[in-house]
Amino acid sequence: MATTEHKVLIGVIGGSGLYHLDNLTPVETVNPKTPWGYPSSPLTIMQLPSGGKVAFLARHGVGHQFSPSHVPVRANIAAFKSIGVRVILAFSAVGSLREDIHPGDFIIPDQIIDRTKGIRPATFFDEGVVGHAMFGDPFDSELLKRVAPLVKEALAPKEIGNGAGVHTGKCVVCMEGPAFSTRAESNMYRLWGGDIINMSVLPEAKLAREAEMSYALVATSTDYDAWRVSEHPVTVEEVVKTLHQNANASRHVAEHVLEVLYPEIEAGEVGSGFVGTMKYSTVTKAEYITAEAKEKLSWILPYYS
Ligand SMILES: CSC[C@H]1O[C@H](OP(=O)(O)O)[C@H](O)[C@@H]1O
Ligand SMILES: Nc1ncnc2[nH]cnc12
Repeated sequence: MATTEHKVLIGVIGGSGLYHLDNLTPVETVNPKTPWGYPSSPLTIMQLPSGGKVAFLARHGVGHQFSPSHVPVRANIAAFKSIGVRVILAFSAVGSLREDIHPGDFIIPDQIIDRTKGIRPATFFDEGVVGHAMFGDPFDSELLKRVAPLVKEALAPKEIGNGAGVHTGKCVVCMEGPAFSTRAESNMYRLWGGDIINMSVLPEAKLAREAEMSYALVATSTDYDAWRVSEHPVTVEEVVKTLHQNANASRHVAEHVLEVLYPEIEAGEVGSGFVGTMKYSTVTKAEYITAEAKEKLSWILPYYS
């Protein structure tokens, strides 16, 4: 198990273009070796202006060396859980599938359509213990209700938000990648009800649920994907350009949301709604659960230790 003397309640996952939170003060770095390997990057424990501690992790590695299909997501979630993290705030660059979601806008989605291809390890319950997590609402709805107004507040000053819109109640499509979608796929996702698209929210959100953690995605729109007939389809150049313009706003959003949420999480008002839920989602009879499975699961669920 990883150890730190600090009480760390929130984990922040930085996506493409957000490889550090240099507006906060780093106090320690931990790099736990979990039963699923090392996380994508060491966890940097950062101090908020009011004193609370959060842990930051770069999803694709600090040098962006892990493609979305090869991010060690189980290790990332287990590493956070092992140092006491209860709530994950994950940032992501997304394509827009809707005219009114402009590049530069922020989106806090509440639904997911899975278009990954089954090549990513997507569960902690694959060997020794069988469990079926409830996932109808893939994000923590209570957390979303708190995060959305805080994102709006953070972006309200013109010099920070630069007029960026904030959207809620949207559906994110998670595709496999790494190549972007064809125009036909992009149009199909629109017909399905997708509003934004990325390559990262799964299995992250699912594994957080299995680890009984609260998870929300703060997405930044970087492009219009491939569906707009009048425009060329998305390129990585376009994504990176918008991300650079937005990195400052994202750091501000992170700081504001974390500052306000920290005491609420500490008081148990937010972020503890999933604690204990996997007990009722596990179907394996106790006498069939192997010692090895228990040992592994003790990283994410204390009642297996
Ligand atoms: C760099 S374009 C595609 C890449 O960007 C998004 O990354 P993240 O979610 O980590 O911000 C998307 O999911 C893809 O992985
Ligand atoms: N158009 C797009 N498709 C998938 N992931 C993305 N990340 C940013 N833009 C994207």
